[in-house]
Amino acid sequence: MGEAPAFLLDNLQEGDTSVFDLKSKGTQTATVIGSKIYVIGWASDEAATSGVRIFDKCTNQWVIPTVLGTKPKPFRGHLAVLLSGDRILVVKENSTFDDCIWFLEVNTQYIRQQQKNFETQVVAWSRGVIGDAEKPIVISGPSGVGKGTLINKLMKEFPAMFGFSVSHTTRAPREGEKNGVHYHFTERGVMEQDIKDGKFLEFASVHGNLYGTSIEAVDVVADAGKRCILDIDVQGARSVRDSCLEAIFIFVCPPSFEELEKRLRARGTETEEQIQKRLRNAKNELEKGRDSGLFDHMLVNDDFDSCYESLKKLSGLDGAINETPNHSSSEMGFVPLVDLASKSGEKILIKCKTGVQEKASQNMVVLDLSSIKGGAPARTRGLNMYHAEDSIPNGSTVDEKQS
Ligand SMILES: Nc1nc2c(ncn2[C@@H]2O[C@H](COP(=O)(O)OP(=O)(O)O)[C@@H](O)[C@H]2O)c(=O)[nH]1
Ligand SMILES: Nc1ncnc2c1ncn2[C@@H]1O[C@H](COP(=O)(O)OP(=O)(O)O)[C@@H](O)[C@H]1O
Repeated sequence: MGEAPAFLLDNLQEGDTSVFDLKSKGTQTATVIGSKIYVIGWASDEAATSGVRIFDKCTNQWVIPTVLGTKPKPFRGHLAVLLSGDRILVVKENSTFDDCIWFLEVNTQYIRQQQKNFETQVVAWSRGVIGDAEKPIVISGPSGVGKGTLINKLMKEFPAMFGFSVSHTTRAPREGEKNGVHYHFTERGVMEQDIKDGKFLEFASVHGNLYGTSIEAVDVVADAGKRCILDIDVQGARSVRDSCLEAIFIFVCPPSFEELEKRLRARGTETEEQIQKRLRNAKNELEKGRDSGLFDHMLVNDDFDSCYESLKKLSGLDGAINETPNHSSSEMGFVPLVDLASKSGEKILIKCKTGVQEKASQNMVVLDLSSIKGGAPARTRGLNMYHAEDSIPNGSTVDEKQS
């Protein structure tokens, strides 16, 4: 790859973002952070590339970074705005409303952690989501305690409200288990490679098999406007606690060890050897579950119906139940052709170059980043976006309103 175009080096200062055309089609942006220039975008013949490269002004070299997170499809034109030195906001031109906001993280805590694992420079994409989804629910407990039965009942009773995070596992399917529904049944080599590539939120070796929650598994549930339920072991729960995913943690205990053994045997899905292994692990899990301080709530699954009622209460389903999905996207539904009008603190005023409305202010949109949470490798949530005229009088700017 050649040297950076001279104007990049000569003209761009720390924090600058500029737009340029490297080839006749395909606009790219260059954002300067310290001694590095982050170039985002695809030229017309570069669709197969990741769309991110970095020019290091110290070494005068281009670096192709390792790109983590769910990547956007190659896009033409966009707006890039540097946010507090650790991520670049990208607003895609001519995009659908729910796909127009992206963040390229370049120096967040997640990136710094990943930098230790990879030998190249790391960046990560995170799609911006308008609004908040309710916190996911993590359910753990020993094998045979009744987690699956409780979750199935909840999902059956409230199908529009809850969605199951379908884990990956290297264990063989049981009779009646469907690939992609109960688990993504995966070869160990494939799963290990996906873990290396940063596709998993957490993973653990449980009863001799590998289990893991992919970032995608959680995101598809939240994108459908549903609350995500994860059935994972105690090690996985610990990893989720340490991740950027804010969740509620529930541990399910059996009324006694004997009853647990009885249920495991009565289920009839494991060999004697596997039952013994699960019972040995159960002792350890019960100790960790009770004493680690990891879990927000403990449920004893003695009488099934009363345990299920308690689970519903913990999930906010006591009293009047409104069985509607909590869709997070707004009703704006426009397709912006964007231009930056101004940036003020955590509010960004975006000018839509074309619009159906007559008044100029109706083509101005405010993107409010003051409540964002989450981030790469998953989605960035809590964005707020509204027509500027909904909040400011005609003719004034975001800056004026704030002062
Ligand atoms: N860490 C982690 N544990 C998982 C995941 N999926 C399932 N598990 C746990 O793996 C254990 C074994 O699951 P499974 O083989 O389905 O057996 P069962 O729990 O007896 O029905 C259970 O404790 C699950 O909670 C995952 O994605 N990550
Ligand atoms: N409260 C309960 N009382 C008696 N049996 C139960 C109860 N809860 C679940 N079971 C039964 O115990 C077995 C194990 O439950 P399951 O949901 O598969 O456990 P897990 O997913 O935690 O491994 C199943 O056969 C289920 O029908």
